[in-house]
Amino acid sequence: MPAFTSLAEFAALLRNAPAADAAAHQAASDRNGQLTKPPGALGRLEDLALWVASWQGNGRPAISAPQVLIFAGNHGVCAQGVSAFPAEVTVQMVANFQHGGAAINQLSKAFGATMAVHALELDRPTGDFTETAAMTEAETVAALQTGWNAVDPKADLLVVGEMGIGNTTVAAALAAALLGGTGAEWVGRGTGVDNAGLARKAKVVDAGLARHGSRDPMQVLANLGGREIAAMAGAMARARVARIPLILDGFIACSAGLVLHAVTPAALDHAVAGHLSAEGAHGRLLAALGKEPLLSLGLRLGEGSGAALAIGVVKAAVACHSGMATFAEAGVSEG
Ligand SMILES: O=C(O)c1ccc[n+]([C@@H]2O[C@H](COP(=O)([O-])O)[C@@H](O)[C@H]2O)c1
Ligand SMILES: Cc1cc2nc[nH]c2cc1C
Repeated sequence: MPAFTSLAEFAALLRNAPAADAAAHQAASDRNGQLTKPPGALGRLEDLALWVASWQGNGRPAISAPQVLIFAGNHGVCAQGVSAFPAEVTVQMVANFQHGGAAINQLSKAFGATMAVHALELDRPTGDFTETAAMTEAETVAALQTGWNAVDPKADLLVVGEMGIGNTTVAAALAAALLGGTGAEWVGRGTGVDNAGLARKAKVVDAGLARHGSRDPMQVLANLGGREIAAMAGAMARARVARIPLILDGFIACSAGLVLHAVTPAALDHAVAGHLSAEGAHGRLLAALGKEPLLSLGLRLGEGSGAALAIGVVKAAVACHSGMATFAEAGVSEG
């Protein structure tokens, strides 16, 4: 039996997702206060450890099974000349992920995460949203299910990333539809379009907004689409329901998160922002989600790379929290 068979059922699952474990948060907070350091001296690492504790339901949490999931999709809107790269790069990069040759393969390995790539009907791009709906409801549900089913329920930290030539235009359209503003306010250079390409992207987004009037979040996802974006939303939602902490990646991953956030703001309570992408509007998108990025390294790669780097930060926070001695254990005088 699938967990959901319609967009409405998916949204209901999200609205009914369990809260974090308040007792585990309290236990972790109590322990944090006893560790051999001045209060607050580990800064955001302390918040991160308490956040992991509350979602894992464990006052002394561990990260031993981080999972990285990459979803790939192709976009009808590429016909409008919105990317610096041809659409066939999507399937070529999927092969590269499968052979271990992409940045995310190395980053996953560096931080001890399992990594898998799921390609979503790459030979059947979505509809061009300037002319038609990107996806039907059934196609959107199928993509959401791919993401939902890809999550390992035993994972103790999740990173969700993507590959999809043209998808910065799709992400910009989702952001504009759900947060307001014109195409020009949300588009960026993506893989590196020139000024003419940037202007084309803005026009394409405006045309999509004009064609598709619905502002219902799940309908916006279907209309403006992206199978890999829907799959990311499905995986993020599964993590929320299973109380697995999530690290958000760049502009496109956050646009998937935005759809969930627009259904109910608590949908991203289990998430931290891994990094600030160089894609221009990512900062504004993160602000709308109420998330402060952990890293800012000028990345604009996608494929979960910025979030995978942040696994290291989260692991470090948990290692300090769960492994440090207390003042009593170490015989260190308290202030
Ligand atoms: O994650 C980001 O913020 C990000 C910013 C710029 C580009 N990307 C990646 O580049 C591709 C989309 O760029 P484009 O120019 O084809 O729209 C897609 O495969 C993304 O993973 C990703
Ligand atoms: C080569 C290449 C690799 C990528 N990884 C994520 N998006 C990408 C876009 C391109 C063009």
